[in-house]
Amino acid sequence: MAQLSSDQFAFGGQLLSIEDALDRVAAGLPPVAGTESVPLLDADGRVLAADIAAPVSLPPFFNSAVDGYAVRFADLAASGETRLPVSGRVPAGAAAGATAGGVAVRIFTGAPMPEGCDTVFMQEDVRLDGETIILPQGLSAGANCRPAGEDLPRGAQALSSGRVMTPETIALAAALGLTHVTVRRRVRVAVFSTGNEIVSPGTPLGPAQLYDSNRFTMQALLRRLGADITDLGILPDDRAAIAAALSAAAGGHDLILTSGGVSTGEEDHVKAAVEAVGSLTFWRLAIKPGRPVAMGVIPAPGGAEQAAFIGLPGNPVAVFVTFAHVVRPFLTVLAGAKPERPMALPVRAAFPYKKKAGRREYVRVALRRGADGVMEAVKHPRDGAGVITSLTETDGLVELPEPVERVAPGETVAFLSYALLR
Ligand SMILES: Nc1nc2c(c(=O)[nH]1)N[C@H]1C(S)=C(S)[C@@H](COP(=O)(O)OP(=O)(O)OC[C@H]3O[C@@H](n4cnc5c(N)ncnc54)[C@H](O)[C@@H]3O)O[C@H]1N2
Ligand code: MOO
Repeated sequence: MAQLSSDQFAFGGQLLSIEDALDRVAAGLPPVAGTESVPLLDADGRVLAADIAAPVSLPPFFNSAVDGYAVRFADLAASGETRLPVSGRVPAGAAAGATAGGVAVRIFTGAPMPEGCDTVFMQEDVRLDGETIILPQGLSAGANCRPAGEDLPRGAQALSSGRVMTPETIALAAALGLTHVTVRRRVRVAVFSTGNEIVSPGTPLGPAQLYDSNRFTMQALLRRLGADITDLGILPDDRAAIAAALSAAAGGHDLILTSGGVSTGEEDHVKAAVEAVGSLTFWRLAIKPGRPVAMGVIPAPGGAEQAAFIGLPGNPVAVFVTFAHVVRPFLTVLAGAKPERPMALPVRAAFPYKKKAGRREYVRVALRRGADGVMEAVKHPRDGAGVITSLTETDGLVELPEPVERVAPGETVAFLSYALLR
């Protein structure tokens, strides 16, 4: 399980910047240790546990990139057209043969280059005159063919440990002939919602109750990150019950993730519960929405294992935003991958905005093309941290750095698509 020290998060009562929080996490958090070999298709989203060197060259042999005629460049006239007799035909998958030069060989895309040939004319660019081909001038040596190993030579590093497998990296591994790759085991995450007012979808809704959306948000996001999830349901606003459940969940999990109950009210018991059974090390981040985010370490009964703890605030939009900016990078490190900041794109703000300096704010926006064709961001009309439709009706978040106090329409702002955050 995660070997976190409580000092790792130690911080006074001030707001902690997201970068400082993540630096602390990245500095002291060892990735999960176990590895397994998985079939290539099952590797999507998993983290490579070892470097992969190319066992074969890619492409494995010198071949034509087009359907056409293979020639020896030295046979081409220095100026004007060249006439060569056509001799031989090499379809893909056939043996290449060799020429002594002075001929053009009919060849097809992916077919091996005949020994002695080094250049290919596309069939659209030539004229046939009986058994003779007329080649235009101007093609450069080596045109339209692919040398062995031009993509990756045998023995070169193809993928490095820590790389998250994707359809692109799966394509590369398959092209190298691999059937399996070695990946780190999945991060085991226990998920709770908290709150006396929260009930699971599928149960009747009583007065003053609402359906649990956060446990679904968290799990849907965790699934995309390849976590092994245990859904532990909803905990009441009761310190002893929360403490007991957290302690029990610490065995067999790397991370315990909760929502709700981390704010300052006397009905917010998560913080105290963590302190009762483990250590709570920082809990206020300079981020909006989502300032109350608790982190800590919870030992399992017996003390041999421990789990990291992250308590997200209860408001559904805060859950989404803090997951993206805190849980996601944390899980990335725990899973053995390199944390990467999602790349924000510049867009034009189509809204005015005021904020307090000192916190990083994320504004929910929809994108549209302005009259001049430039992409612009339109702020959702409702910005309450509980308004879930403000997420479903927008495309992403505009990130306003800590020092910013106002945004005027027309200014360039940093846009983070939801696609990058989940
Ligand atoms: N006096 C203060 N009050 C609040 C502060 C503050 O600093 N001082 N912070 C506000 C902010 S910001 C947020 S965010 C919330 C976070 O508080 P908690 O983490 O303690 O969250 P709860 O009070 O439990 O719930 C907040 C809100 O979210 C709803 N909720 C909770 N869980 C779920 C769930 N699983 N699915 C759907 N909705 C959920 C809950 O009913 C509340 O409406 O505190 C502010 N208050
Ligand atoms: O975390 Mo609260 O949602 O900032 O509004």
